Amino acid sequence: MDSSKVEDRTLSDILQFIAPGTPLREGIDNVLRAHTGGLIVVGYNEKVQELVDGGFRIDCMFSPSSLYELAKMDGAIILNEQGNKILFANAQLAPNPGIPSTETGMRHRTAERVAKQTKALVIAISQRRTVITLYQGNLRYSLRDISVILTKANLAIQTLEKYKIVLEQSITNFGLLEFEELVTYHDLMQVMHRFEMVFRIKNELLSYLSELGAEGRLIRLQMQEIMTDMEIEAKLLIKDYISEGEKDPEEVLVRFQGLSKAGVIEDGVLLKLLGYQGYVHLEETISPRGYRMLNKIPRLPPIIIENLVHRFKHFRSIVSATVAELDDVEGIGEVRAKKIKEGFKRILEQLISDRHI
Ligand SMILES: Nc1ncnc2c1ncn2[C@@H]1O[C@H](COP(=O)(O)OP(=O)(O)OP(=O)(O)O)[C@@H](O)[C@H]1O
Repeated sequence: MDSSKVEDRTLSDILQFIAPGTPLREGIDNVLRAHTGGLIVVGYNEKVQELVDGGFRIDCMFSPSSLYELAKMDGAIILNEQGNKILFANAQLAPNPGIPSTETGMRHRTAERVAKQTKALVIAISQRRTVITLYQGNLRYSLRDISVILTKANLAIQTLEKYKIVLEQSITNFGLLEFEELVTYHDLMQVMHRFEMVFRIKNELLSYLSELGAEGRLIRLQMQEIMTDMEIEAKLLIKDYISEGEKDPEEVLVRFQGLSKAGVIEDGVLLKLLGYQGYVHLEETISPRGYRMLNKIPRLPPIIIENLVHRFKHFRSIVSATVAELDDVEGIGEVRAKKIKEGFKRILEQLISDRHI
């Protein structure tokens, strides 16, 4: 972590910094189990220096066992910014008592005040209650039991799988509409909302994963396996429907996933995201460029897909083009032109058999 940007640490950065699998977390967990309690300040900036009174200068490399041993003493342990060195132990901290604190015990009050006053990350390990509380600036976060988060993450994976099925059905029906040239903005919005649901669960999973650290390895793999295809489909959908202009579909996808962190996204916001300004009649039809369907044809190089879209502009024109017209496109000979026609036929047959009524 960049030591010059302490205040910029987000909760997710902090959670990753002390996630299971890190030496710091191993040390904290040891202190928690030993019921000695602990008060740890990460970073020895000028403001922290002003508050430290007494204690021993240690200056040794961080190790989980030394943290555990030093926590047996009263007072606070001070680490460097990176958390890989123990600088002081048995330090008394004297933050401004006028800083408001909602905590009752002295350890936690001190932790909250030091965090507010110095912006350093302060970790309080309770002696009586097995709770680890993090403070930084005005942020306060109690770590949850790993088994509770694992259960929640597993439930989220199951939900993601269910949503993926619903999304796939919706994409199949949408594909048929594309072949029939019947897609309306309303249909496009419906598919985008299904993607939104999937992204929402993904965002929830990501927040669990930053807290789970190494313990979340398998869940991360499962999530990636489920999401990879979906993200490719979403990017191609955006490429198909993004309004004319300079916008980068990749960037739109990132923004789309970011928007899914907040509440429900209105149609108007989604349309704006795709570059449509002003009033859009949702029942009006809209034609895709064809990237998504062309990508389903085996062994069709990206450059050929670009040439096709560039020449015909719309999917419907590519589908209705004759072999001779396709043959005329750069990089396409008669054999490939026939393969493209054959490819569309097969995709359509597949869509009809998978159609969800
Ligand atoms: N200003 C301080 N500087 C350094 N350490 C402190 C300070 N205040 C409290 N502590 C540490 O906290 C310990 C106990 O405090 P207290 O029991 O009041 O805290 P608490 O917030 O109720 O926490 P716990 O849940 O662990 O009991 C002290 O023995 C000391 O090690």
